[in-house]
Amino acid sequence: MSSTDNSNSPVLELKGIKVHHRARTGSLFRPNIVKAVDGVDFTVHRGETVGIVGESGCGKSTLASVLVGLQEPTAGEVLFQGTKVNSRASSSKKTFGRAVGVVFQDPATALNPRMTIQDILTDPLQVHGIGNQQTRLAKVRELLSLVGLPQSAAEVTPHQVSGGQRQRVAIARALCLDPSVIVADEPTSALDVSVRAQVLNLLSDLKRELNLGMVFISHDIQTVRYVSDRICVMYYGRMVEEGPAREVFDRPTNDYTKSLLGAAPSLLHV
Ligand SMILES: Nc1ncnc2c1ncn2[C@@H]1O[C@H](COP(=O)(O)OP(=O)(O)OP(=O)(O)O)[C@@H](O)[C@H]1O
Repeated sequence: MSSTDNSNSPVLELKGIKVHHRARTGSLFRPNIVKAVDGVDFTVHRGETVGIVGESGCGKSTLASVLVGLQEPTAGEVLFQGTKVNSRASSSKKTFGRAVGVVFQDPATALNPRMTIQDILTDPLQVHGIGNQQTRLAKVRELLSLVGLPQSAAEVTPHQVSGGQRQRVAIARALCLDPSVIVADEPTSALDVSVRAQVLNLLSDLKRELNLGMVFISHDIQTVRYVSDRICVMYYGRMVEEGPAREVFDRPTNDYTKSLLGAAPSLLHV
C-alpha cells in the first residue's frame, strides 16, 4: 500500500461496489438475490465528514462493513490512498485494519465487559506488536485525554462508566492504531438523548484535530446534517443523491431525499 498522502485525493474510495446476497426464499435453480448494495461509488478525504443517510434496510451497515474491510464485495473496488485493497490478502487486511477505525452503535456490546478499559485500549496495540508496556500505557493516557475521559477510567470496566463515557471508550479504541479514517455506524442511536450532542461534537473535534476522514452513518437525517460536510443519501442499495450538506438540505434534487426531509421534524437547521 502506498504511504503517500495527497490531500486532494480521497483517503478511502469505493468504486462500483455491489454486495449481493442469496435470499432464503427462492429455489436452488432460481435463487432470489438481495441487492444490499448495488453499484456504489464513494469517497472520503482527510479532514472531512461524509454522512451516509437512509432508512432501515437501505444498505448502510453493509456499506460500512465494506469500508472497514469486514465484508468482501460481490463486485467493485476498495482503494486506500489510491491503492486497491484486497481484503482477502492478509497483509492488505492488516494494514487496512490499522488505517480504518470503526465505532459501532452500541458500546455495551462492542466492548468486552470483562476487560478493564486500559486492557481494551492496549489490546489492539499488542495484537499489532506496537510498542512495549510503557509506551502502550502512555498511549492509553493520551487516548483517554483525547476523548475527554479521566485517567482513573483506565482501571475500571466498561460497565462501570456511563453510556456516553462507554462510547468515548469505543472511540478511543477506534483511534488506538492512529487510523486515517473513522467509520461510525449509528454511533449515537443507543445513547441517551442528553449525551448525543457531546459525542457528535467529540467526533467533529477529533476529525479536525487529527485530520481524519470521517464516515458517519445514520438513519437520522438531522444528526447527519449536524456533523457532515458532505451527505450521501442511500435508497435500496444505491446512492441517489450526494453533495455538500447545505446543498442537499436546501436544494434536494431527488424525490426520496425530499421525502426524507419532509418526514423529519422541522428542526433541520441546527
Ligand atoms: N447476510 C445477508 N443475507 C441476506 N440478506 C442480507 C444479509 N445482510 C443484509 N441483508 C439485507 O440487505 C439489506 C441491507 O441491509 P443493511 O443491514 O445493510 O441495511 P441498513 O440500512 O444498515 O439497515 P439497518 O439500519 O436496519 O441495519 C436488507 O434488506 C437486509 O435484510
